Amino acid sequence: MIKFENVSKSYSKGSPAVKDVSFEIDRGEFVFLIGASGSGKTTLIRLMVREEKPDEGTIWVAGKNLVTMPSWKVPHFRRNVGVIFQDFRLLPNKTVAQNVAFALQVIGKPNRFIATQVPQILRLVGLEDKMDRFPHQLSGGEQQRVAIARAFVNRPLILLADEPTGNLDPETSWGVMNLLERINRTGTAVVMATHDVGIVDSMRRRVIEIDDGRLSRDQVRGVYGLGV
Ligand SMILES: Nc1ncnc2c1ncn2[C@@H]1O[C@H](COP(=O)(O)OP(=O)(O)OP(=O)(O)O)[C@@H](O)[C@H]1O
Repeated sequence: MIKFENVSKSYSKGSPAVKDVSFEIDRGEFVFLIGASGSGKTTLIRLMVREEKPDEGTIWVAGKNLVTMPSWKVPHFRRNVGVIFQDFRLLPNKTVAQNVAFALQVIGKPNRFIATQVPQILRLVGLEDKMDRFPHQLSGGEQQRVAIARAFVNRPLILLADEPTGNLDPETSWGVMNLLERINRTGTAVVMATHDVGIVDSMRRRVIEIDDGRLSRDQVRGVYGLGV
């Protein structure tokens, strides 16, 4: 589903952000991406959606070689991949329902389909009674659940989450994690960059650790620290 082969990436200034990284993530896996601030987690996620191209190596995502993919094919490829961020990134002037509907409108889905899918996905994330609110009328946890609904409404093969609980308190974070787990159980691979020790240690999923751009650990049912 996702395959990195000897991938390196430098930004214009500074030392490489990602150095000779190789790993493979299968369909339906749940993977935590951990590492110190600045270790390269966000860069890996950006490489997975062709927001960046590597300087060296090969990247395969959903059966496509992202290195050789022409730019005009990138939007269509991205339909396979939902992305959520620490800061939610909802459209402030659209309601909850409109934010989710927009994700389907831009890929040309018919209105009839949108009208059935949006309430269904908002029920899944527990926000069916708040579909007419605007983002500023929601708590942080609710905003993140809208962002998840928007990322998942198209049923992507892969969901990438860059510190999705970074702005949330522990209890709200667990609500978001339960949702990501449920989405994962539908067969969608979830890759989540996080600094949250408690979440990683209690969920015991695969852990890929990045240390100064290099893959330093790839552990099945891993924990945050190595103290076991
Ligand atoms: N657009 C950019 N231009 C130049 N350097 C960048 C850019 N984005 C990231 N970097 C550098 O690349 C390295 C990796 O950054 P990245 O954001 O991938 O780390 P991270 O592990 O996601 O960090 P954090 O946990 O703080 O979000 C850092 O040294 C960072 O300064």
